[in-house]
Amino acid sequence: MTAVPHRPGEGDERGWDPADDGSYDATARVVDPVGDEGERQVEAALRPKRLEEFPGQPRVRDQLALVLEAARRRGTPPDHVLLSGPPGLGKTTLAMIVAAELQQPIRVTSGPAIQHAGDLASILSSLAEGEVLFLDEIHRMSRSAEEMLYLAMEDFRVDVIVGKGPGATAIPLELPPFTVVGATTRAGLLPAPLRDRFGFTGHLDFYATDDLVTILHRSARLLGVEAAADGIREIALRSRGTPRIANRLLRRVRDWAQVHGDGRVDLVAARTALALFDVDDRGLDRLDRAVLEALCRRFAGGPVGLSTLAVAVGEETDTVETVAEPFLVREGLIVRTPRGRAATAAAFEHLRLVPPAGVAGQPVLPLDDAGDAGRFRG
Ligand SMILES: Nc1ncnc2c1ncn2[C@@H]1O[C@H](COP(=O)(O)OP(=O)(O)OP(=O)(O)O)[C@@H](O)[C@H]1O
Repeated sequence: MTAVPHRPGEGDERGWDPADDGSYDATARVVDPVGDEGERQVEAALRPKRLEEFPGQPRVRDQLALVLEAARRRGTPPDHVLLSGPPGLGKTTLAMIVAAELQQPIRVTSGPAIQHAGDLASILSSLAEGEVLFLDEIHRMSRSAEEMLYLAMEDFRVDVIVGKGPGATAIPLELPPFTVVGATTRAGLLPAPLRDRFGFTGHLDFYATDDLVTILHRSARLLGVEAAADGIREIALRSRGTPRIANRLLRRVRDWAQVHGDGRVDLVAARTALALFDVDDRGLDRLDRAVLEALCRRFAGGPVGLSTLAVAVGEETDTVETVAEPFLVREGLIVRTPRGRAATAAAFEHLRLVPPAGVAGQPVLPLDDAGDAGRFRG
């Protein structure tokens, strides 16, 4: 049996490139944790506005509540806040909440938008006292902007350079106290001096199913969709621990229920709609399953080198490594070994196959940070 799942021309909603070249369009996956432009508005409508309505992440939430309340009582801006964690877990939402709790306006920008120190200087010099500056993807700021930011965060001052060459002079400009909320998916890429300027760091983890259930019930209410508990739980189980994916799957199930059902999100609607979108009962999509199928069927569980595996599923090595592998490793379905990727007994079980002898004993290596990807590349 071939593990290559190409079915070109099936339309982008299924995660496949309609351009008919048979390649997998990772950005069009219904289980993509990274949001796209078109989702912004609906996402904004679904964001919790206050800390008390923010389900999940109990540690970060309680710690943040304390930091903000103490600042409120002192009447000073809180320490700068760094939020790290994978995409779609609520970093932007929490940044908005910080501003709302402090009853302060929020200025939103991102690392890639600040390529020159001058870009940052103009933002910083226009901040009002107490204002929150949200810097998304802060690890992608230019080095010169980073250096300006250290000083601004620590001393509330920027040095404006006037003139050029040997005659250039730095004129210090005092800033009113403000709060930076930085967000990053790659905390490890932040230079230590920048990381050290954040008095509070919160790391967001994948959500438990019960928290996703709470989030989904709230989203269904806001979308005006009637939802049964079994339908909501089914969606939560397939959402890969990520609220953004949960909300997206809910919208697809709602679509199905409106077109083919009675408009109600229940178990039948959830199962049928998510089967249509190729999201299985554990949240794996077609690419994920193709990788597992290849590993288990063609290579008897492996280990097999990443590039060989990629050829077997007809994908770029990078797509397999960055799109499919992190979730499969996190789920304990595949492991990285020094000799390549190997399927675990759980992978065989998921595909309803009998594992060959010895598979259950595969060493389970810890999930590497994305920055470590490729260490065991075959
Ligand atoms: N705890 C939560 N409760 C309810 N909804 C949530 C929660 N966390 C995230 N969401 C929802 O998930 C979507 C994505 O959240 P958000 O934009 O805050 O994620 P993010 O971590 O900033 O993602 P990225 O790293 O891609 O910017 C939003 O619609 C938001 O409403």
